[in-house]
Amino acid sequence: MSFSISPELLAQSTPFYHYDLALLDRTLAALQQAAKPRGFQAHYALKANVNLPVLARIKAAGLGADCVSGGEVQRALDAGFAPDHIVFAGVGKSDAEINRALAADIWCFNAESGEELQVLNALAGAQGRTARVALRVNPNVDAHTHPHITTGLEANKFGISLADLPAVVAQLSSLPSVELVGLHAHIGSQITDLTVFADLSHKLNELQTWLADQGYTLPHLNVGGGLGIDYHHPDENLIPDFEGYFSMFEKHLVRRPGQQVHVELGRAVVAQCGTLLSRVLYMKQSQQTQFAILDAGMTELMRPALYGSYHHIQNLSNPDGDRYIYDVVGPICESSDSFGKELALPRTQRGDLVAIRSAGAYGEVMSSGYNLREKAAAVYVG
Ligand SMILES: Cc1ncc(COP(=O)(O)O)c(C=O)c1O
Ligand SMILES: N[C@@H](CCCC[NH3+])C(=O)O
Repeated sequence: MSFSISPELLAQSTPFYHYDLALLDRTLAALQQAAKPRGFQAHYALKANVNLPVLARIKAAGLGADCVSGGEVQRALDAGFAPDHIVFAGVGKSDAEINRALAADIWCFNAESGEELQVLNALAGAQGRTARVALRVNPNVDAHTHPHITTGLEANKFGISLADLPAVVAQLSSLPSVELVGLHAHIGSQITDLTVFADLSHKLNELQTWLADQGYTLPHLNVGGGLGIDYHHPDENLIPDFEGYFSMFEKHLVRRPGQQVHVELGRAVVAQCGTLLSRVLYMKQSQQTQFAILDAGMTELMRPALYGSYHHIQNLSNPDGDRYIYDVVGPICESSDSFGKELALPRTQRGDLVAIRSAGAYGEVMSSGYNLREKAAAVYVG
C-alpha cells in the first residue's frame, strides 16, 4: 500500500513533515523483537530526528539515547531518558558540553582521542566525579556506502586509529578521573551490505583480546548504528531488516560473560515514518526538460542536494495518471536544489500535492533557513 494522508490534512499549508507514529511503533517493536532475545541493547541516535513526539515513542519502547552535542543531551533529558541511558559521542565535544553532561551524570562518553581523554579527566576531576568512557576506535572497516557517510576508514576524522590505540590505552593509568568501561565503533550510515558488520565484529574481537592482554576486560561494547533502509521501495520494505542486522552480530561478535552490547541506530528507526509533503508551484518546460517546481526544497530536505540521495516521490493528486518524465526541483537559488532528474511521474500540474518519502531521518533536523525560509511544520498521526 502506498502513502496517503487523511482528508483533513489536505488543507494544511505546505511544505510540512508528516510523521506516522503508528508505523514508528511497529518499527520499534520489530527492532526490539530482533534485539532483545539476542541480548542486545538498543540506543537511538538522536541526530536522525529530535522531535519530542518521536522521542516519546522511542523512549517508551525502551531504547537509550545516543547524543552528539550538548543540545542533544539536553533534548534527551527533556524527553525523559534516564541519565544512565544516555551516551555522549562526537569528535568535537566542547568543555561546556562535557561539563553539562558530567553534571547530569550520563552513562558514558565515547572518547575519540588521547587529548579528549585528558580533557575529560581534568573536567571530571574538577567536578569531583569520574567520567565513564568508551574508546571510539576507527577500525578501518569499509562500510561500502556513500563516501560522505563512511566514518570507519583511516581517512575519516572519527575515532582513535588502531596505530594510536596502544599509546591512548597506556595513558589511562595516569587519568584517575576516567574509568574505561567500553569500546565503541561506528563505520558508517545507510549500510545495506550487512556483511560489513561481520568484518566489524571480527575487528572488535581482535581488539578485545588485545585489551584483555593489557588487563582491561570491558563491561560494555557499542557497535554503532548504520543499518540502511530501502529508499527506492519504501512500501515494500517499510520495516528495515533488523533480524539480518542483529543476527550478523550474534553470529560474529564474541561477547564476554555479562558484557552489555549496545547498538545506536538512527535512520533505521525513524526514516520510513516521516514524509515531506509539498505542492507543485509551477510547471516549466525548457528546451530539453520538463520541470516540476515544488514549494519544498533543499532547505527542508537537504539529502538529495548534499549526497545526490534518492527519495521516492508520489503525486498524491493524480496517483494513477499516465507517466511523463520530470525533473523535480525546489524553489531555492541553487542549481543543486533538486529532488531528482528524469523521474517518471503521473502527469503533474500546478497545485498537485506530492509526497517525498523516507524523510523521517536526517530530514527535518538538517533543514535550514537559507533564503530566509520559514521552518516547515510537523504533523503527527497515529
Ligand atoms: C557515531 C554514530 N553513531 C550512530 C549513528 C547513526 O547512524 P545511522 O543513522 O546510520 O544508524 C551515526 C551516524 O552515522 C554516528 O556517526
Ligand atoms: N546525514 C546523513 C547521515 C550522516 C549520519 C551521521 N554520521 C544522511 O542523511 O544520510
